[in-house]
Amino acid sequence: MNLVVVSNRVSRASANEPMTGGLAAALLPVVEKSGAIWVGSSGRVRDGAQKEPFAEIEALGAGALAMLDLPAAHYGGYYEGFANSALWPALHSRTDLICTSHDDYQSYREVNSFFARALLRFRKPDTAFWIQDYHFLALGAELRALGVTHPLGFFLHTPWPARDIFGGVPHHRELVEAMLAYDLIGFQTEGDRDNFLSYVDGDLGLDTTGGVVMSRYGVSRCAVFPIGIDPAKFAAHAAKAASHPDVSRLRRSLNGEKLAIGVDRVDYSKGLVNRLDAFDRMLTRQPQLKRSVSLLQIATLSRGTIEAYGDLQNQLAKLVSDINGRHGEVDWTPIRYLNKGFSQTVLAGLYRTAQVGLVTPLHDGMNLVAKEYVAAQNPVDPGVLVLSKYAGAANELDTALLVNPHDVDGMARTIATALSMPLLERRMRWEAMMAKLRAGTIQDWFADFVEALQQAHVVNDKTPVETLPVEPAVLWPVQSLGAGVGSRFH
Ligand SMILES: O=P(O)(O)OC[C@H]1O[C@H](O[C@H]2O[C@H](CO)[C@@H](O)[C@H](O)[C@H]2O)[C@H](O)[C@@H](O)[C@@H]1O
Ligand SMILES: O=c1ccn([C@@H]2O[C@H](COP(=O)(O)OP(=O)(O)O)[C@@H](O)[C@H]2O)c(=O)[nH]1
Repeated sequence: MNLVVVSNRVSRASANEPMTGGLAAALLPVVEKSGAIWVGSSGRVRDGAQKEPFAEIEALGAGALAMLDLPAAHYGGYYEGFANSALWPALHSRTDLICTSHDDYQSYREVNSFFARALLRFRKPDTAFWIQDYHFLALGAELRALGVTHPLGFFLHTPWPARDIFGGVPHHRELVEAMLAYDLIGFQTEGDRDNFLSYVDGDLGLDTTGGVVMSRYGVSRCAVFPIGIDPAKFAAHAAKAASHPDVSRLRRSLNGEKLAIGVDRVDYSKGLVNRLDAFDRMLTRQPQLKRSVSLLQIATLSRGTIEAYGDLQNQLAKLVSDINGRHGEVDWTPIRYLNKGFSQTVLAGLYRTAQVGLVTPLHDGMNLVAKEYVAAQNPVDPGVLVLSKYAGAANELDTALLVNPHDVDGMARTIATALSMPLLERRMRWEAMMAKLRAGTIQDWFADFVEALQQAHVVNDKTPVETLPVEPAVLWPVQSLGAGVGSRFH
């Protein structure tokens, strides 16, 4: 099979450069190895009609990386507008932050259609297209409209919200109808899949028994594929990184003091304000902890041209300065707040230096930082993960200290508990989490999805729409299919 993977953001970063976001970070090593063609945005725009849509096509491992310059007239409306000011807030249950226009929607559809036309050049008889994320909900339908009958898979990296929340997105119905052009629709968690099916059932009136939906496009299967990491790679990076100047300087600067670490894009979904408030509250309620613990918050700037993101950057800078001003001493600063990125090799060393990992999003599709923090720990003296119950990762990492990110007092108490947790309990919790990470790696995620996509399309091919029986679960017993594909597949 010839696999074409499509995502808005692509990466060719080496292990020595920072990654922008979990999608590109996760895909790079597996796409590189698979020999797939990875198609995405170059991050640049072009005016007017393009004769040659790809700015660059270059080798990537055993395959290729193809980057498109997007139409200048539509890029802003597509990326900053509809994708990140309508879909992103709604998918993270923040419909109050939706700020979009009909023009944005038109641009979103134009860019989906532009990608579809560009993808035709990669179509071979045995090609399968695997489309990533909310930027391309309608790309499958655009490909079908161009006559593409190949397997089409889609994976959503973000949460899918409750039915009435998605109903707050302008053109929500058209978008979900378009999604049914995909043979396979993958989600991070069962909750996300169930929310999607509840929309399809309630708003579109389609049968969703067994996670299978029949529409004018044929059959779409909805399933769960929690994205993973390569835990062995992070463990190896962490063991080696101690000698890296950034890591050794951090260690020296701590003078025996404990460290809590947070690593996030500056995004309202990440719960950074509540996290800083919780750290502040802990120092206020338990002043004896001053000088015995500090917080390193790596906060990489993201989507800064969008007002909600710019406002958050300002709010966070002010909050950090306020907390440091109140609790700091001439020779002690409670929060080190850095708006810059680090390579994953250095990050692994920073994770390992910290006795507590703080991952407290209000909503998050998965959150790979949570998994990376665990994988980077020293097995004989592991740190403690404090994890929001609203991160997709909490489904697997259920022996972390789970918190409600809206309960600032509760988080303050939990951070203090993490700091004083006995070694035996830390080891037991960590070993249970490592077992989960080893059982669902990024390589497994990739292989499971591709295998399921092939199976889903076989069923679609063999089953013309008019001959489908009324009960799709009879046609397609999901449990037995799942058993054949692997235990992570549900
Ligand atoms: O490309 P950007 O606009 O700079 O944003 C970065 C990425 O953010 C989101 O990442 C998601 O994917 C991760 C991996 O599955 C997951 O762990 C995390 O919870 C998600 O937020 C977004 O979905 C990507 O498309 C962006 O590239
Ligand atoms: O300085 C940094 C900060 C983050 N990351 C990577 O960015 C990804 C963030 O993914 P996550 O799923 O946690 O969140 P997202 O940003 O995708 O919402 C992780 O793989 C991190 O290792 C990085 O390489 N350097």
